Amino acid sequence: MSSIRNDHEVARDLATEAGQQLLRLRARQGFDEPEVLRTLGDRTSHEFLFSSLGRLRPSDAVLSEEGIDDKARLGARRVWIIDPLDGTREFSESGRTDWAVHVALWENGELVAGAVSLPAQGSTVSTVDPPWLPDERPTEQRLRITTSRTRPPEFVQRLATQMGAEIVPMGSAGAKICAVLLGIADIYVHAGGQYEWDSAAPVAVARAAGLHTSRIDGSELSYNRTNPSLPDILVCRPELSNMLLASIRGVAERDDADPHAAG
Ligand SMILES: Nc1ncnc2c1ncn2[C@@H]1O[C@H](COP(=O)(O)O)[C@@H](OP(=O)(O)O)[C@H]1O
Ligand SMILES: [Mg+2]
Repeated sequence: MSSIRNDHEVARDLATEAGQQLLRLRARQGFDEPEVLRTLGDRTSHEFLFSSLGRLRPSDAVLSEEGIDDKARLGARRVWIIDPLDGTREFSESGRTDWAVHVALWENGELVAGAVSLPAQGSTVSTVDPPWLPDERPTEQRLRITTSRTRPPEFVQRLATQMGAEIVPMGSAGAKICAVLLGIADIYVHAGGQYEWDSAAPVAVARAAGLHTSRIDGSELSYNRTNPSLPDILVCRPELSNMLLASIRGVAERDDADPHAAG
């Protein structure tokens, strides 16, 4: 294999290789001690990605969920934003395939490359060749909203009821955004807490594929900020974005007017 790889290929290859290491770790370790498996998974993948980026892209900064946040990144031109194991909880549960490895590159204010590997599903999506969005979705089909299986935003059930939509609970932000990319769901919505590494890589691929990506108030998702908190997100097929942003505003306003409306 050629050692000269562009940034898209580096993201794809590192996310894929880290995923292979995580699959081997899972097979070796088993599921009897989930907490040990989670800790080993986070650490193994972080160390592989951090050392590989140091070797392949020595001048670049790295922001990792599992690393020390070196604020030198704020003055850097290029920052790799990585989540070595997204969906850590699901990784430690036998039979689950909704966990991922995220590798993104931010350069001069923009996400410019990204890859999400879904090792237990045998696939990697990346900006090397972003997936083609499935054709216009059949209008008779119910909308499918994917959201956290363990921490869904409190308004999602009301949003789904209002739109006659089905909820598809799933672990990992990366796995959920891939579900939208691959036509398994139409919408991913989250609120209540998240960080830049949870969304940078899948958002890079989603944007390259033509999906809508924003905060739930419609404002831009921006990365490499002083505080890496990025607590809410909406990813959906582009033709749904205006309707969804209005609907989310509607259910949120009802919350403000009636604090007992939640749940
Ligand atoms: N309320 C919250 N506060 C902080 N992080 C949250 C969160 N809800 C979800 N996340 C993070 O977002 C990722 C996807 O969550 P979920 O599977 O619930 O959809 C997880 O990343 P990690 O698995 O990398 O920790 C999780 O930690
Ligand atoms: Mg994560």
